[in-house]
Amino acid sequence: MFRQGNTFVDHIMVTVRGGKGGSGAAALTASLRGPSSPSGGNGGPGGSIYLITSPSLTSLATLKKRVIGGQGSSGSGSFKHGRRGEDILITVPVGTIVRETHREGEEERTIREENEMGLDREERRKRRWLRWFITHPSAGGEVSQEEYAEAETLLRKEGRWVPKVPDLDDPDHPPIYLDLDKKLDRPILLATGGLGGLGNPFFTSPRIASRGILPPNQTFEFELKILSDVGLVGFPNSGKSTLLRALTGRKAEVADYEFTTLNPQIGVVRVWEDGKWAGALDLEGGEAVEETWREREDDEIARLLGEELPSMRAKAKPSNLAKVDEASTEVQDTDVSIPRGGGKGQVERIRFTLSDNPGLLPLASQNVGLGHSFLRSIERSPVLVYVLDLTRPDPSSDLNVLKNELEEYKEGLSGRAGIVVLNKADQVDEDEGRKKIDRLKAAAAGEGEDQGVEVIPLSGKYGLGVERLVDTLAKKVEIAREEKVKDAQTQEQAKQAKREQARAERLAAAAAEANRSGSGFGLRR
Ligand SMILES: Nc1nc2c(ncn2[C@@H]2O[C@H](COP(=O)(O)OP(=O)(O)OP(=O)(O)O)[C@@H](O)[C@H]2O)c(=O)[nH]1
Ligand SMILES: [Mg+2]
Repeated sequence: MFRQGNTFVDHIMVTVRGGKGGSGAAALTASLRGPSSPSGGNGGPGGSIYLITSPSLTSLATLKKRVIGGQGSSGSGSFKHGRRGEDILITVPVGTIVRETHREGEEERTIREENEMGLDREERRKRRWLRWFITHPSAGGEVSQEEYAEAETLLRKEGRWVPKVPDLDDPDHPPIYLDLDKKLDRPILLATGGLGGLGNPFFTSPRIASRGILPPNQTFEFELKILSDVGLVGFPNSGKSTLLRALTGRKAEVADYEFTTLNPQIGVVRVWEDGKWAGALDLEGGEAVEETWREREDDEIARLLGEELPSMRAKAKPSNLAKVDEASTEVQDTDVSIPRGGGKGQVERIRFTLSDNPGLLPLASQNVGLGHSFLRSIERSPVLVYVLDLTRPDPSSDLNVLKNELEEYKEGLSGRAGIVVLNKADQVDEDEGRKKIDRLKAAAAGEGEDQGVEVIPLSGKYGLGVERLVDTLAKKVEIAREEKVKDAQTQEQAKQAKREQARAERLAAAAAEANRSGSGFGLRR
């Protein structure tokens, strides 16, 4: 379901246009007695463009850059109206934001071009009529200026003379902005198809019918924000993917080089009442989360030899684990084993999603490395976890760099991370580990808003100390969800208050009006 590889797209510009309406017909029905009478049908309207969400999509890769609604078909004789053009449905993942960035009517574009060509008023008028009207093939001779002018007046009266397409800065027609953070129950209209043209019966002159309307071009920016409860933030190679696998069992790409993860990955963590959690990877204590490529290679060789798959076999526990566990007061005894949840009769406490992200580099906020795409995807996770590599010389300065990057990208974002994971604790010896941990704790506890930051040393690879992380995450996610509900309630209350206020004002105004007019009956609800 969650794709790996290069098919992930989280940002794309799409130009959209509703289908053009079909032309009306300028048809005549011959009559034996009198002159022939106009009988042209109207053109069909153009197709519209709709938007729908799909929960199974996780990328914008399927979107086309240009989407045009189907053209309505033309009307024809004997009052036959044209068919409606085909509607187009754009399917996007939940979590997509859609912003209108450009809007231009076809008519405006033509007018602009004509201005550039330096055509005079009269010429432009003639060209416009040719654009707008069709004439009966047997009309014989040119349609007169008067006929055209009259037809134009009629269309204007009907409101069918394409009104000026409003600018994006027109306050009455602000740019479309959609935040699709929930599944849509029904499609949303993004762009309407053009009206069909009118047949000649509508016009005074039987020789004239109007063409269908060509709707404006609209450009939309589509941006996918991955919706996950928890986002992992760290430098490349700090072990984020390893941690995702340990918590969710998801086979995220893990390897000993930087930028292994190019796309955000999401896994589900299910936590039971007794603190155990379910990850499909049933690691025994000290069993390693291995590097994917090697695992695959080994499996491939084993398969060729007809052996048991190495990835299924338990791996040896490294000898220096005991030291680390002592080095950190948080990590329990050496006999730590990854609890496997999901036993029969177990009650699920919480289920949340965790996203692994591409490694962050200094200057990511200026779009260096995988910069912005990464920051965009973490922006929406209410809980963030800094993943630091304890084997690096100074994890506390690494933490500061990470924080600065988040803050540069969006103010206040760095404060969202209430958890600092010190990974690869199995690799450092006791003294070194303790020193780094203490320094980090001091640094993390220092600033006011960072109060309550939890520092958790662990080994994602060997599943040590992970239990405490799961518990902390579960608590933070619970709190974040409660706050979200509260926020929604506050917003709803504010809206309600506003509605009541508006109603009171309306009533007061009506009462004042009634007083003025001296009638007691003017008061209406
Ligand atoms: N010893 C030890 N190695 C670890 C631990 N966690 C991860 N590693 C190793 O560190 C390397 C990088 O791990 P990844 O999980 O791919 O790191 P990442 O942060 O996802 O890296 P990018 O995707 O490149 O940003 C791999 O070789 C892992 O096996 C750990 O707790 N202990
Ligand atoms: Mg990774």
